[in-house]
Amino acid sequence: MALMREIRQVRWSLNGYQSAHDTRQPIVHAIDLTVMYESGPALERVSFEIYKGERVAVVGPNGAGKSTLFKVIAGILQPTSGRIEIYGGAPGEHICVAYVPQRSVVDWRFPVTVYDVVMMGRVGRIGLLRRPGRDDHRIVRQALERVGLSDLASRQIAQLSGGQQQRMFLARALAQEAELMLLDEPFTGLDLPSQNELLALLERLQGEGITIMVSLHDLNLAAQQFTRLLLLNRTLIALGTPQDVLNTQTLLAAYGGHLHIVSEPTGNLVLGDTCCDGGGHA
Ligand SMILES: Nc1ncnc2c1ncn2[C@@H]1O[C@H](COP(=O)(O)OP(=O)(O)OP(=O)(O)O)[C@@H](O)[C@H]1O
Repeated sequence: MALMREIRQVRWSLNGYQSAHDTRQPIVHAIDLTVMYESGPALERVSFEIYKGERVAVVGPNGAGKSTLFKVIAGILQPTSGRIEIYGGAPGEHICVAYVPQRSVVDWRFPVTVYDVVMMGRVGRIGLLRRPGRDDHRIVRQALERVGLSDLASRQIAQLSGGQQQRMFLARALAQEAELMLLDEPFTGLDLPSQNELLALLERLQGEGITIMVSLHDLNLAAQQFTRLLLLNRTLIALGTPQDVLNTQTLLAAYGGHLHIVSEPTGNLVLGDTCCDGGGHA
């Protein structure tokens, strides 16, 4: 009897697991999401769906709510109303979601090594009070190898370049075994080779089935390197392919006068975001 009960239970949880990972079910489903800070609304009635394996750029002017959106998806911040479902459940319920903050909000003088930071990705699995086991060390070494940082494992984080800092955070997300990665402005301050290195790495991770959402300001980069764009300015302005999203109407709705739009003879739009002076909503 007990054995039958156990078999039924295992079968039930397997069914639960399969339906939670149904490819037709969105990995991220935002439903009427509103976030109010004391200063006012950062997000208002935002709804959208993102599917497994997508690489989505979240774009919009300063203060559009991009970081706020990532924090809600990661479960760090509770929405004022509406909700986020990750495979139909609460953030963290079915899969691990990794949030990589902007590099500017990290105290890089903190005396830790690259290895230590990547090991922090294991804390959710091993708990704060237990020591990492052999498997945890193996996973951390593999994560460092996948981002090409094995040689810098014992280096202090203060001694990394911008591109290396970003790859270290990706290694931490890999050590977390995250299936959804939210990267907040990872390209800011990177030179072109580092940008390209990071793009190649994101493409590889996407090829492995990891879903990636990246916030960024460079609309040309977003259009060239991402399959779908989510254009935000407190409300959702548009979501779709770069061709669908980047048109004069949507860009004016998001950026107002903070954007140079030049129409080339080819019909392409050349975009320049002049918003990075702390401007606000259109
Ligand atoms: N903790 C907070 N308390 C109060 N207001 C906040 C807080 N965090 C963000 N805001 C405000 O909410 C709005 C959205 O901020 P958010 O950082 O999400 O935008 P963003 O699109 O990521 O901006 P940026 O591109 O400049 O990083 C802004 O007006 C910001 O000032």
